Amino acid sequence: MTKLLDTTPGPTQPAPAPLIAVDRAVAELRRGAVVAVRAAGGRIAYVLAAEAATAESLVNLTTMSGSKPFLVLTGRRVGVLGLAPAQAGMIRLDMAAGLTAEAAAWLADPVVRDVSRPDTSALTLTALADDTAAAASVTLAKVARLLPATIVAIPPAGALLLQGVLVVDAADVIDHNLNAARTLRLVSQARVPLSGAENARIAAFRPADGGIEHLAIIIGEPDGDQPVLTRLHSECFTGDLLGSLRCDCGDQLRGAIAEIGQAGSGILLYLSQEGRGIGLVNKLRAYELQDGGFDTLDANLQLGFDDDERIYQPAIRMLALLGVKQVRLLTNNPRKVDALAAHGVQVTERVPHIFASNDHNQGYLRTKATRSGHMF
Ligand SMILES: Nc1nc2c(ncn2[C@@H]2O[C@H](COP(=O)(O)OP(=O)(O)OP(=O)(O)O)[C@@H](O)[C@H]2O)c(=O)[nH]1
Ligand SMILES: [Zn+2]
Repeated sequence: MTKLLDTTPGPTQPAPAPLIAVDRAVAELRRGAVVAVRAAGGRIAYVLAAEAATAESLVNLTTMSGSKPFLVLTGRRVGVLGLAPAQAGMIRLDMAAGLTAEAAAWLADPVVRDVSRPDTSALTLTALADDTAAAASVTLAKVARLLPATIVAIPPAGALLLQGVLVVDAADVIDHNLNAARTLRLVSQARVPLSGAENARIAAFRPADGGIEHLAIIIGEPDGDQPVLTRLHSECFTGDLLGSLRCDCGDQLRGAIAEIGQAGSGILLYLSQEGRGIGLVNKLRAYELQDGGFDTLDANLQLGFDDDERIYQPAIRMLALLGVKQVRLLTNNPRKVDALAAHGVQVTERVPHIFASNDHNQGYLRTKATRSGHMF
């Protein structure tokens, strides 16, 4: 029998510069400041998060760049606005009369109420190559858990970079989530007896970018030579903590702990990927859209996101650090099975993880079954 996680926390490794740069840019963007995104050729784009822009910050952006700001939205958002067919990638929207903060808010945010519809006939749309600074700026907004929409201004060629503006490389933004997952390391673990699984430990894995830890709940003494009963659980503040009836997460979390406890051993990975990776604030926006009639997948698309923005590298990395090579996976989601298999973790069995529905989550569960391929 190979005992899992038979290691002590290692020394802190210095964070690689690209991770630090993106983390700092995220903080700037979230508080409404301008950051500079640099494309491979060296061209800079000055960027504001659309949801944090004000009339004042737009004027500031125009002055800094000496050029006219434009909006960048995802191809999905442009599709739901009916401005062009839905498509992958990012779209630049130029407004003939000049972009205003109100127009940006209306175009970027389907939940915004207090601004009137701008004249969309005056918009020019251009698809952006993925490696451009403008396209990468939307990925940066996603990393910041903001709406996937930015306001961008590109200074004339040869203009000097303004002092005091934080610069981040587009390639580092695009690779950020994968890079951060690669740096996860065990930082602490402790025994935490849980109701239904008294013999439990919680281990925390921290990425080097300063981001939030992912957790592993290790129950009993799983044998690394055998398939380990495993659950990948994405964080759901509303369901896990508050007992929200809109989803099945709370039941699934406590149900998995009880089932693993009864089986004697196994692991629950508690992944900080709230709202299928869009973050809590955007999930609340998605809920508001669902109250207006959209289902859980279309609400994501209305906001400009993909239906599921999660990546599985954090889970893969944690399983590797824990010493798990084979799993019996507690899930109804075929994407989880495929993702683990694609990254070399053998799923010897899928164990269904179904709980009774209630009046509030029936539609949500039906959509998962009919549109996401969940096996209920
Ligand atoms: N964007 C969005 N996220 C939601 C919604 N309802 C629940 N979530 C999130 O969806 C995630 C659910 O994740 P999981 O428990 O891993 O569930 P799953 O992907 O359906 O797969 P299994 O439960 O394993 O079958 C959590 O991060 C929730 O916060 C919603 O309406 N919109
Ligand atoms: Zn939930």
